[in-house]
Amino acid sequence: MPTSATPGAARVTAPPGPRWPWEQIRLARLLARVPAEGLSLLHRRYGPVVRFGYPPFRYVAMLGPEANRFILAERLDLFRWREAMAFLVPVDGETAMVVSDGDDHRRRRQAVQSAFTARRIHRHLGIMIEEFAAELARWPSGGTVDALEALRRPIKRITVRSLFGDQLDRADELGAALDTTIGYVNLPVWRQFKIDLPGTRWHRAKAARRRTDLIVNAEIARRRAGSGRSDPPDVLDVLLAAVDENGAPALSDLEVRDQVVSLIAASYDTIGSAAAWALHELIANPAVRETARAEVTEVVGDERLTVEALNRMPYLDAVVNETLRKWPPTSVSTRKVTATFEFAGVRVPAGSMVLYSPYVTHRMPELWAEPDRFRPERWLEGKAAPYSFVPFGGGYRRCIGFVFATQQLKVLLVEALRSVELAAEYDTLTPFGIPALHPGEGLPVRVTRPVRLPVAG
Ligand code: HEM
Repeated sequence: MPTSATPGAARVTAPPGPRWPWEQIRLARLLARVPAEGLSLLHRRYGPVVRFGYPPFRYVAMLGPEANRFILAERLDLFRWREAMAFLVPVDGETAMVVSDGDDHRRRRQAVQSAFTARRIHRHLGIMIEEFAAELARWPSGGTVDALEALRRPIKRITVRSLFGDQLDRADELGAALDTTIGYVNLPVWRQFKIDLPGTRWHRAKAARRRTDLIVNAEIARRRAGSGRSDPPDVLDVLLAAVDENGAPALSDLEVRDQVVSLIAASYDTIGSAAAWALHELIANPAVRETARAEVTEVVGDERLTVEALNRMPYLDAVVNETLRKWPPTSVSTRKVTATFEFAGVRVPAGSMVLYSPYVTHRMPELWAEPDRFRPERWLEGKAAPYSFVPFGGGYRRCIGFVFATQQLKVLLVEALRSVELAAEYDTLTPFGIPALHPGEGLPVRVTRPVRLPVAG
C-alpha cells in the first residue's frame, strides 16, 4: 500500500516528464552542461514532480519547498542515502557518515557533531585569517588571477589544518592525494569507468585514496600513542576522544579515518565554489560591494578580525546568504526510495532515484522576488519561508559543516574587501558541475588596486 502525502487527492498518476527520445536527448545535453538549469526547465514545464532519463540514469525530480520538506524532514523513513551517494565511496570510504543510514549514521553523526559546534569552529578563526590574508597578499597588483583556482589553496589548507592538525607538510600532501580522488568522483557518472589499469583515472584515484589512508592512519596511530594533539583540539582529536554511553570509543579507527577524509572532501569544492560566486557578485554589484566594505571598515577597520566582530556584520551575513541562495554549490542532491509513495498526486515507485534541488527552489519567482537579481537587502527585510532556502539541506541530516563553511566565507570577504580591488576579466560565467556548482571557466579577475596590506598576525 503506497503511503500518501496528499490525503484525499483525486487522481494519482505516474510522474510526468519528457516522452520522446529527442526531448530526452536535448534535456540530457542541457543536464550534462548545467544540471540545475535543466531541472529548472523541467520544473517550469511539468511541475513539482518530474520523471526523466533512461535506466540506469532514470530519475524522479521532486522540486520546490513542499518537496524539500517531504524529503528532508517529514518522510526520512522513505529514503536512503547509501545507494544514492555510493558514487562518493571511492573518496569518502565505506563508513563515511554521508554514505550511511540508520543507527550507524546516527552514531557517526553524533560523534562528529561534537567537533563542529560553533564554539569549536570559532577557535579555528586564526587559521582562516592567516591563510586567506597570505593568499590575497600573493595576488599581483595589476596582474590577473583565476580566483576560483587560487582560493582552492587556502581553503584546502584551512580545512586540513582545522580538521587534521597544524602540520603543513602533511596538509599539502593530503590535499594533493585527495584532489586526485575528488577529481574522479567529480566526473559525470557516465564517465566514471572503473577500469583498474595503470594510467586510468580509476587506477590513479584508488592509488591516491590508499596514500590518503596511509597518512591518516599514521596520524591516528600517533595520536592514540599520546603524541601530536593540537591546541585548540582539531576534529581528529575530538573524534578519537568521542565515547558512547558505556564509555567505550564511539568510533573504530577505520570509522575515524573515513569521517576525517570525507569531511575534508566535503569542504573543498563546496566552499571554493561559494567563494568564487561571492567574489563574482561583489564585482558585478558595486553598490553591494561598497555597502559591505563600509560595514567592514566600521566594525573592524584595520584591526585583527575577531569572532565578536564577525557577529556584528549583518550585511556581510546577508551577502553570504544571498550568494548561497543564488548559487547554491550543492545545486542538486539524491535519495533512493525505499517504499512506494504518493506526492502531489503523483505515485513514486520504490527503487526510484529521487532528486531535490536547492537551486530550483532558490530561483522560484513565487518564493523570491526577482530571483536572478543579487540583492542582499532581501535578507534584512524578512525571513525566508520554510524550506525555501536549503543550501545546506535540512532536518536531521542538515550539513554538519555549515558554520565552518559560512565562517570561512565571511573571513574571506572581510580580508578581500579590505585588501584588494577586483575587476572581471570575463564577459559572462557559465554555471557548471555536480557535486559543486561553480563558474565553468573559472573566475579570472584583475587585481586593480590593493586597498591596503592585510593586517599581520
Ligand atoms: C558552502 C559549503 C557547503 C555546502 C553548500 C554544503 C551543502 C550540503 C548539503 C546540501 C548537504 C545535504 C545533502 C542532502 O540533503 O542530500 C550537506 C551534507 C553534509 N555536509 Fe555539507 N556543505 C558545505 C560544506 C561542508 C563542510 C565544510 C563540511 C565538513 C567539514 C560538510 C560536511 C557535510 C556532511 C558530513 C554532510 C552529510 C550529513 C549527514 O549525512 O548527516 N559540508 N552539505
